[in-house]
Amino acid sequence: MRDILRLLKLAWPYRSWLVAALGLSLMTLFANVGLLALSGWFIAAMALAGISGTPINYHYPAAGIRTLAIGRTLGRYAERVVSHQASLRLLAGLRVWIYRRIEPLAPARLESYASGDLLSRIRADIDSLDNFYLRLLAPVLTALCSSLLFVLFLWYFSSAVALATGALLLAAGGFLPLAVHLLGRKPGARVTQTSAELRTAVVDGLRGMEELLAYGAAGRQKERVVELNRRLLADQARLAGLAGVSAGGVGLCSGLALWLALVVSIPLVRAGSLTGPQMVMLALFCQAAFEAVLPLPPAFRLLGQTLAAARRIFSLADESPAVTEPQEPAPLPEQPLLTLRGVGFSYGDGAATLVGIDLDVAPGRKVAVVGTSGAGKSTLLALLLRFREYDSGSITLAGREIRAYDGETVRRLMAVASQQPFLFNATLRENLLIARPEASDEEMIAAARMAGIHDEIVALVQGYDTPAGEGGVKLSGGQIRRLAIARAILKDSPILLLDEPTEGVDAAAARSLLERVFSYAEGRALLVITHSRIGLEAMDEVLLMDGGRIVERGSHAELLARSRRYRDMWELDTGMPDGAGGHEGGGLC
Ligand SMILES: Nc1ncnc2c1ncn2[C@@H]1O[C@H](COP(=O)(O)OP(=O)(O)OP(=O)(O)O)[C@@H](O)[C@H]1O
Repeated sequence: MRDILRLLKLAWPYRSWLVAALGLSLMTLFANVGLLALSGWFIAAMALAGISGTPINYHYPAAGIRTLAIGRTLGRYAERVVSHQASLRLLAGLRVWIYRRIEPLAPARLESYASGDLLSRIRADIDSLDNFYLRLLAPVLTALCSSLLFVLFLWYFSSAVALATGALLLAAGGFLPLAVHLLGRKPGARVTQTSAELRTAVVDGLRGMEELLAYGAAGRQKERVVELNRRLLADQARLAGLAGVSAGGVGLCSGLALWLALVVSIPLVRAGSLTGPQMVMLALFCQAAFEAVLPLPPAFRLLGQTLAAARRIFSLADESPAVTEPQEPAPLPEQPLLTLRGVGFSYGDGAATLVGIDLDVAPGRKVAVVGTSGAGKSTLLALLLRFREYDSGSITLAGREIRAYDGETVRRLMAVASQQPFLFNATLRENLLIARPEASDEEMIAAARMAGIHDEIVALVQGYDTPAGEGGVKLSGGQIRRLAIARAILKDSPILLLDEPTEGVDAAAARSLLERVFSYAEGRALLVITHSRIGLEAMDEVLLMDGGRIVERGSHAELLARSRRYRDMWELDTGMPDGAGGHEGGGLC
């Protein structure tokens, strides 16, 4: 019930469209029922007049029939246009609403959703809410209003016919949909769930095709998809069976209503309290009245599925963002000075990921963070970017606690090339200009040159207009990384954050890349997370992290001289003592 109330609340801004659709739906229904009843009366009256030779004014009924026929056609058309407008506007509004809810959840809270599942919630689940508004809400209201009026109309002629029809309308429009809902609730919810799982399995299978083929697991993935498909079809077949039974049930009630109307009316005609044409009119009216409840059983059959979709949407929308934005955010500070003191963070599983982190990211200062895998380096970056909230200690920006600023303001000061940069399925130019859409071609090329990717781009047939492919599939790992660095440079922010900038780049190229980056970063704050030794000697400070703590800090030379652990790390990495390294990790510039 809570979900239904919430769905109604979401529809409130579109109430005028929904009321218009309801009005038109009622008008069409009345025209249709009226047409059948009046036609029945007219044919019977004409026949009797013909037999008895009594004159009859057929102009008015004929005009009435025409008016109702035209009214029915126009009403149906207008009702479809308006109700679909209402529903499409509502769904568009819901998409914007859910997007607004999802945006602050990225990236921290969305990690737990598979991309296929997320897509299902945003697209398919929202689409299926169409069932609620178009196929459930409007028909239920139409059925309620019209059934009441129909019974009152019948009551005028015969209370017994009115009661019998009312009872059958209640059975077809109340008990039958309820039974269908109860029987269809579980398979309906399963259809929503299984459809989402199926979409996720198909998306995963397609994206991970290379791994599946390499490990000979494609067959298993296929079996999983086939099994999900089988389960989906089985539940859909159950729901289709219910649809057939419910349509038959409404037909039965409508036939019974016609029969009962005749059974009750014939004695009334004999007694002279009803005329023959009135009896025909009542019988046809009773039968046609069931058009009002005809859409209800199929709508209630989909209710389980629709509510399951609504619950999936609400559970996503109700997620609280990892970072709460301030009510009155502080303005963009002039000095991009970040200071971390005693910062602690855990991912919520109890174990501390970062403990007592002290760090200064200041203009003109170059800091490197090195350490074992899983030491917490990328997590530190996520805290600086306001993607996650620190649990203890303080992070200040220009002397003010970073919580006083909204995330967007903080990120405006930072340009980041993350560990797993994402490229959109767009041209290389578009991917670069995401950082600064108004940048000129010269600025874009200058950034690409600095990142050492320009020559490779212009060597491509389409140059900067080359499509990157989905997720950058058409580029190598090293090219993606350098493109991400170019993008960060193009943003022209006072703080530059680079996570593993030289991974996938050969040692010589890595050295010249860092040289260019360092000269670009003159006067800016630079924080580099790296597993490579290249460029460390040029850093103002190197932090060695282990198990979420900074275990050593100082210049590269100081650390080499002082810290056995630091020395060991590079010797282990290169297999050689300092200065004798051969691969990218070894040998200082
Ligand atoms: N989203 C997450 N949820 C839970 N735990 C996480 C999450 N991301 C990272 N972790 C855990 O936090 C710890 C630190 O991870 P982080 O990615 O910051 O390490 P890192 O030093 O950057 O590692 P690497 O050098 O391999 O990139 C790891 O133990 C990791 O398993």
